[in-house]
Amino acid sequence: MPTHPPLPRRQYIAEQRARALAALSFSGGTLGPANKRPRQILPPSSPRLPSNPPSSDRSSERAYIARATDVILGRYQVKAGIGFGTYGTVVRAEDKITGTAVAIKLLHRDEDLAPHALVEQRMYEKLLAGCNPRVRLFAQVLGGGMYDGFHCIVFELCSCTLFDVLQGYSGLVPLPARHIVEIAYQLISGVEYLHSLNIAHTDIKLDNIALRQHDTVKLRWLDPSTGFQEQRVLVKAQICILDLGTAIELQGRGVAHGLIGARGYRAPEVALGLPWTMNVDNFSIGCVVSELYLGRSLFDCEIESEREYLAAIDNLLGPFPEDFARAVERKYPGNFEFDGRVTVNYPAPGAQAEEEYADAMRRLERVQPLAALVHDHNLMDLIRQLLSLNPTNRSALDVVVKHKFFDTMTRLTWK
Ligand SMILES: Nc1ncnc2c1ncn2[C@@H]1O[C@H](COP(=O)(O)OP(=O)(O)OP(=O)(O)O)[C@@H](O)[C@H]1O
Repeated sequence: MPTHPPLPRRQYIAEQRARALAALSFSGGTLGPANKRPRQILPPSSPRLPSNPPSSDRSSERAYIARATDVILGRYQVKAGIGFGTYGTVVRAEDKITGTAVAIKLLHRDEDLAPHALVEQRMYEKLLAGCNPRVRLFAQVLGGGMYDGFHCIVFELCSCTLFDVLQGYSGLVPLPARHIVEIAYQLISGVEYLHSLNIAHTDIKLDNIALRQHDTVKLRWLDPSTGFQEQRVLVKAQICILDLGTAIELQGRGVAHGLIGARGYRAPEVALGLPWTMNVDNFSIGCVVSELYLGRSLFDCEIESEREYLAAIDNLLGPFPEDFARAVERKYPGNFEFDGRVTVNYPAPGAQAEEEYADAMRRLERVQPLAALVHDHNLMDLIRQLLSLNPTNRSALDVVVKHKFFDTMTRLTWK
């Protein structure tokens, strides 16, 4: 028996809303200073993938394991492993001809993954052919080839990812508000450039956005209770968008089908199994920007199903607009309930064994409406435009990039 029986869904939604409203009225119901934001750095025991291949992949020799003796493509001396993903292992290497450091992605030995390497290189070529300085917002592809049965792609070496920064792995202080503005602007500009070429990135998330440089300055101050404290602050927040391997060039009316992206950044129409357009990236950008502000993930990484994810989206950003929900119901009945307020039907009525849902219900209870957490009025407006639950109401990125949230920023160039 679960220690806390699951609350009926409607009851906990009502409770949550009441708690959120109480929080808002406590702070005067208005907007606090932008720099007063809650910070919650997740512990290093996060369940995300480490930079070394898991043993299951190693034993089958499916994944490349970095060895200091390896020279890839006859010129890149392997120095260290830096990343591991669904598609490949990423290593840091030194170009023996130029002496520069590079990052090399070695795709897992799997015939199905071969097209991934080609897509990544082809998409980057399209960006280059567009002759736009915004190509600098993407990690430069320097070459590619085969090494010991692994497809390799050679990239410029970027610094740590925004995931590392938020987790505290990078040794940096959490990003100051000024850097969040700059990062959001670059991210929106970069993805808008992709969209202008009819390409959807489809996998925007913290792990796929790296800092181009990691130049820092040391800050030292006296804390009366703990003595001298020291932390490093980024000098410049210049980003590099990674992983064009799952980018898709949209044809015709620009509509596509199928499951894409990572749960936690996935737009609701994708989770509902509906056709989607390139503005799925806008939703993912909205998640990234919110996470940078909150200093933590928007969604619990333990979420088990698309339906639970939709219920979490409902708690965070809901309610879903009624016209959208009714249109979905006509096509795929059973997703929504209409009882004064539109709610995601989770768990489905008549679901067996309520205790099976106890963990999920507790996870859902912890989700607070985003509007109660974001105390910067301009930022909340920007996020609302990006995270609109009805995709047809989601603002295009060429509009979002002109949002007043960016007015404080000196325009950046990427020449
Ligand atoms: N150019 C680069 N410079 C520095 N680090 C990089 C670079 N490219 C990738 N990485 C690191 O390697 C990790 C995995 O890379 P990437 O996302 O391209 O692989 P993937 O197999 O497609 O992963 P995913 O599971 O996200 O689809 C990144 O999160 C990042 O930490």
